[in-house]
Amino acid sequence: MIKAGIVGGTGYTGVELLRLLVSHPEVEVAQVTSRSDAGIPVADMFPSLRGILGINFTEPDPDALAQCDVVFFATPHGVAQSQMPALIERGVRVVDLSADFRIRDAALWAQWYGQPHGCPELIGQAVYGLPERNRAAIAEAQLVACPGCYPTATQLALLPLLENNLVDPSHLIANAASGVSGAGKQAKVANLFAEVADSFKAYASAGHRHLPEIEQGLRDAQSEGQAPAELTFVPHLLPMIRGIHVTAYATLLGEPQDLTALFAERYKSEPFVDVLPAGSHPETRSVKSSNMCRISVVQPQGRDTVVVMSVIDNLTKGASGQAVQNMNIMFGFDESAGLQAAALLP
Ligand SMILES: NC(=O)C1=CN([C@@H]2O[C@H](COP(=O)(O)OP(=O)(O)OC[C@H]3O[C@@H](n4cnc5c(N)ncnc54)[C@H](OP(=O)(O)O)[C@@H]3O)[C@@H](O)[C@H]2O)C=CC1
Ligand SMILES: CC(=O)N[C@@H](CCC(=O)OP(=O)(O)O)C(=O)O
Repeated sequence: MIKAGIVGGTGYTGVELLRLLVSHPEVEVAQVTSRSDAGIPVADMFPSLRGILGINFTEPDPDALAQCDVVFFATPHGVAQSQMPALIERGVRVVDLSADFRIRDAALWAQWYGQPHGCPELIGQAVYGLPERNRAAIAEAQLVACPGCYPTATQLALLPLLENNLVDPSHLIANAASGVSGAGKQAKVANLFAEVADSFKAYASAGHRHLPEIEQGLRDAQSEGQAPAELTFVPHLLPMIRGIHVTAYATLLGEPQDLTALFAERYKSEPFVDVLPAGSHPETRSVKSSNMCRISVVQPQGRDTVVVMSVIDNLTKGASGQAVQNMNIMFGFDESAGLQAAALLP
C-alpha cells in the first residue's frame, strides 16, 4: 500500500480523486487538505464517504504531506508551483491536476495564464501525463502534469491523424462543449443554475488557455518537416454537470482509407480509449463517472473531410481518473486499478 495526499480535497476534482482512491486496492488516503475546512471530518462534507474514510481535512503542510508517497494537487493554477518544490526536494512523487507544468515554454504559460511562472526550474522535469502518448516517461517521472479536460478529449481525437500525416495540419478545427463542473466549485455568477440551466453558448472563442497546450501536444506527434499543427478551438458551456463532447474537423490528404480501422488499431492496447463502429455518435452519458474516452470517426461521402467525435467525463478521464491512471503507471500498479467502474447510466 502507498500513502496518498490530496491538496485541495474540497473541490470537484478533489472529491473525484477521493471517490476513486478510497476503493483503490493499493492506496491509503492519508491526507486531504482544505484551508477553509481544516479540522472538519471529510465525511461531514461528503456524506457518501461516511463509514469509508475516517480522516479530517488538514491545512496544507509540506512536512505532513512529505510523509506521503504521492501527493495530488487538485488546486487552482499557481498553487502547485509554489507548494510542490518542497515535496519534490524530499523525493515525494507529485501528480498535478492544474495547468502549472503542462506547457514547456514558461513565457507562453505566463502569457496565457496572466502571471509569471512561479517555478520555471521544474518545468523540464515534468512529464505530460497523457498515457496514450507518454506511458514510458510517466513510469519514470517524479512530477506528472495531468492534461486539461478539453486537451485530453481533443488530442485523443486528432493524434492518430497527425501521427500518420493524414490531414492538413494547418487547418484543424475543434468545437468542444463541457458540463459546468469544468469551471470548478468556487462561486461565480456566470455559473449559477439560472444562468446555465436553460441555455447554450460558446465562450473564449478568440483564444482559450487550452489552445497552446493542445497545439503543443499535437505538434509533438507530428513528424519532422510537417507544417506545425494549428487549431481553431471553440469551447461551449453545456447545461449539464459533467461531461465533454468534442467534434474535430480536418481536411484529408492523399487517398481515402478506412480511418475507423486506423483509429481502432492505434488505440487497440489502450485500456481507456474505445473506438466505436463507423457511423456511431458517442454520448457523454456513456462515459459519466468512468475513465473511458469514446471516439467515433466519420468520413462524409464524396468529401475530403474527416470528422472525429470524442467524449470523456471532464472530472474522470479529463482530470482525476487520468491522475489515478498516471499514479498507477508511476508505481507499477495495474493501470486500470481503481478505475474499472462502468459509466453511470442514464
Ligand atoms: N473541474 C474540472 O473539470 C477540471 C479541473 N482541472 C484543474 O484541477 C484543478 C482543481 O480544479 P477544481 O477541482 O475544479 O477546483 P475547485 O475550485 O473546485 O477546488 C479547488 C480546491 O483547491 C483548494 N485551494 C484553493 N487555493 C488553494 C491554495 N492556495 N492552497 C491550497 N489549496 C487551495 C480549495 O480548498 P480550500 O480553499 O479550502 O483550501 C479547493 O479544495 C484546477 O487547476 C483545475 O483547473 C483539470 C481538469 C478538469
Ligand atoms: C466549463 C469550464 O469553465 N471549463 C474550464 C476548463 C476546465 C478546466 O478546469 O481546465 P484545466 O483542465 O486546464 O484545469 C475553462 O474553460 O476554463
